[in-house]
Amino acid sequence: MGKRRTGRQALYRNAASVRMFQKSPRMTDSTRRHDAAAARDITRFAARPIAFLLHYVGRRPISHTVILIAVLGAVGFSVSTQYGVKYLVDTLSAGPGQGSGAWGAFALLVSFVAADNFLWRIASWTASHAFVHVTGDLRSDLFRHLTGHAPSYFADRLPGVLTSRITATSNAAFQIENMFVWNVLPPCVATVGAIAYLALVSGTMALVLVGIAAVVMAVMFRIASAGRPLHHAFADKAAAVDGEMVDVVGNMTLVRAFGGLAREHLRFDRTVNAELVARRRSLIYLEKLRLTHALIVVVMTLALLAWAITLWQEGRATAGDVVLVCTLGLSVLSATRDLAVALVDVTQHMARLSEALSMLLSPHELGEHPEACALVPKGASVSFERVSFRYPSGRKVFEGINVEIPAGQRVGLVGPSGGGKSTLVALLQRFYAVDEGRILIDGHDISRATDESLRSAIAVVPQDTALLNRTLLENIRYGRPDASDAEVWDAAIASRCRPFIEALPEGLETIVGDRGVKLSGGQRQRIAIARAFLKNAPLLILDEATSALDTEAEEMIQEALENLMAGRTVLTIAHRLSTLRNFDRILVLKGGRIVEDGPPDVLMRQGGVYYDMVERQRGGLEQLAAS
Ligand SMILES: Nc1ncnc2c1ncn2[C@@H]1O[C@H](COP(=O)(O)OP(=O)(O)OP(=O)(O)O)[C@@H](O)[C@H]1O
Repeated sequence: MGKRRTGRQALYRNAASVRMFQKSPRMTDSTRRHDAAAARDITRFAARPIAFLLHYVGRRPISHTVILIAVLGAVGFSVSTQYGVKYLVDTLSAGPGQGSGAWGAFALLVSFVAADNFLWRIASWTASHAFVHVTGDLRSDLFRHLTGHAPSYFADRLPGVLTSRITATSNAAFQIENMFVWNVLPPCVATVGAIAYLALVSGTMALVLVGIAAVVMAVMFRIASAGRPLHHAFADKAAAVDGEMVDVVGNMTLVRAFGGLAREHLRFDRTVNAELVARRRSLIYLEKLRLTHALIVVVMTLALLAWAITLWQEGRATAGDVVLVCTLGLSVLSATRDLAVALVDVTQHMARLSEALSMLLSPHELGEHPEACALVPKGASVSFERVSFRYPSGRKVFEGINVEIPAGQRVGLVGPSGGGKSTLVALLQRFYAVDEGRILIDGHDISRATDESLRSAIAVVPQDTALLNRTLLENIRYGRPDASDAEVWDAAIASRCRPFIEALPEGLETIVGDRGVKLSGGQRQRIAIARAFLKNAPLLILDEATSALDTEAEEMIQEALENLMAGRTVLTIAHRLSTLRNFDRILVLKGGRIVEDGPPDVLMRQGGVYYDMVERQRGGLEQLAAS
C-alpha cells in the first residue's frame, strides 16, 4: 500500500512544507500585505512583457532618467562631432591665412569629443547600478509569486523548468535594457541628428535619406519579426534541456537502480540536439538579415557619395559638405543595420521573456477569500460537511463526505491505496478548494480563514521528510523562526534527536545535505517531529513513513510521536496498523467513502475491512519472522 515519491513529487513536498511552516512571527503585517499585493500585481503582466519591464524600470526613476539624458546628450555630441569635422575641413579649405579660425574649429571639435565621452561614462556607470537592481527586484517578486502557488502547480511542472524561467527572465530583462540603451536608442537619435545636419547641406538629400532609412528599417524589422517563432522555439528547447537535467540529477538513485544511465544519456543527447537545431535556425536567420542589410547599405552609400560629388562639381557644395554627406550617410545607414540587428536581438530576448512570464505569472490557484479572517483555534475540532471534490484533472474523489472529529481526538486514516486518505488531509490544509460543502476547524470555515492563521493551526509531519539543505538548527527552527536555541534543544530532546545530534561533530550546526541525505530515514523523521513540536499547533497531521525502520529507530520515533501527540487533535495516515492501537478512532476510507468508523477494538470485533487489513499485516509479519 506504500508509495514512493518521484523527484517532482519531492519538490512539491518541499514546496508544500515551506508553505506549511511559512508563518514568521517577525514578519510585519505591512510586509505581508506588500508581498501579497506585489504578487497579485505582477500577474497583470503575464501577456505584457514590455509593461512588465517598464514596471521595474519605473521603480528606479531617477537613475533611469539620468541614463536617458546622458545617452541623448552623448549621441547629440557624437553627431555634432561630424559637423565639427566638416567645419574644420571648410576652414582649412579657406587657406592658411585663416589660422585662428582653424584653431577655433579644432577647439569646437575637441569639446564635442570630450562631452560625448564624458556623457557615455556617466550613462554606463549609472546603468551598472540601475540595470543590476532591476534584475534583483524582478527576481524577488517572481520568486515570491512562484512560491505562492498551490502544491498542485508544482506537481505538474519540472522544478528545473521553473527555476530556469526565473533566471531566463532576469537575463532577458538585463539584455533588453542594455540593448535598448546602447544599441537601439543611440542609432535612433543619431539618425534624427544626422538628418538634421544633412538638411544644412541639401534639403532634398536629407529628405531622400529619411525615406531610405525608413524603408530600410521597415524591411529589416519585418524580416526580423517574421523570425520570432524560430527564436521562441529556441527558448522553449533551451528550457527543456535545463528541466531534463534537473529531473535526472534529482532522481539519480532511481536512474542507477534501474540501470537507466545509458537510456538517460541518449534521451539527453536527443533533447540537446533538438535545442542545437533550434538555435542554429535562429542564428542563421539573423545572418540572412545582416547580409540583406549589408547589400542595401553598400549600394545606398555609394549612390549618396556620387550625388554629393556631383553637387561639388557643380559648385553647389563645399569639400566639407562632401565629407559631411559621406560621414553622416555612412553613419545613418550603418545605424539602421545596428538598429535592425539590435531589434532582432531584443525580439529574441523579448520572446524568451514573454514565454517565461506566461509560465511564471499564471494566477495563484487559491487566493485568500476577500472576507477571510484569522482562524483562532480552541482545541482544533474538525468537521467535513457534505464535502465533494474532484482533482483539476477531472478525477472525482469525494461525493458528499461527512466527518466530525472532536478536539483532542486521535484519528487513524486507513484503507486501500487510492482510497482518498492523502486527498482528505490535503483538503484540510486547503491545498485544493472543495467543490461542494465545507471544512471547519473549531467551527471556522477554512475557505474563509487567512492563509497564515490556517498554517499556524496545523503542524505536519510528512511521509517523505522534507529538509532544506541548511543546518539542523535551521531545519528544526523552521517550525517557529523566533524560537530560542534553548527551545530548539527542548524540541530536539522531546523528539529523541539528542543522541544522534550529540554524536555529530558539529551538532546542531551540521548541514543536512540536499533533502537531508546526510541523515538516516529515522533521523530525518525525528527532525520533522522536532520541527512540529516547536510549531506547537493544536492540530497535527501525520503521514506515516512507509519504509520499514529497525526496531530501535521505530521505538524512538513512536516515543517522539507519543510526546508530540499529547493534548492535540491528531489525524494520522497510517500504513503500519500496529501504531494505531492506542488511537481513539479509526476511519477506513475506500473509494472515497468512509466504510468503517470506530475505535480500533470495536472495528476488530466487527471483522470488516480494518480487521482484514490488520490480519493481513500480522500474517505478513509472522511470515517475515519465520523466514
Ligand atoms: N494530483 C492528483 N491529480 C489527480 N488525481 C489524483 C491526484 N492525487 C491523487 N489522485 C487520485 O485520487 C485518488 C485518491 O488518492 P489519494 O492519494 O488520496 O489516496 P490514498 O488513500 O492516500 O492512497 P495511498 O495509500 O496510496 O497514499 C486516487 O485515485 C488518485 O489516483
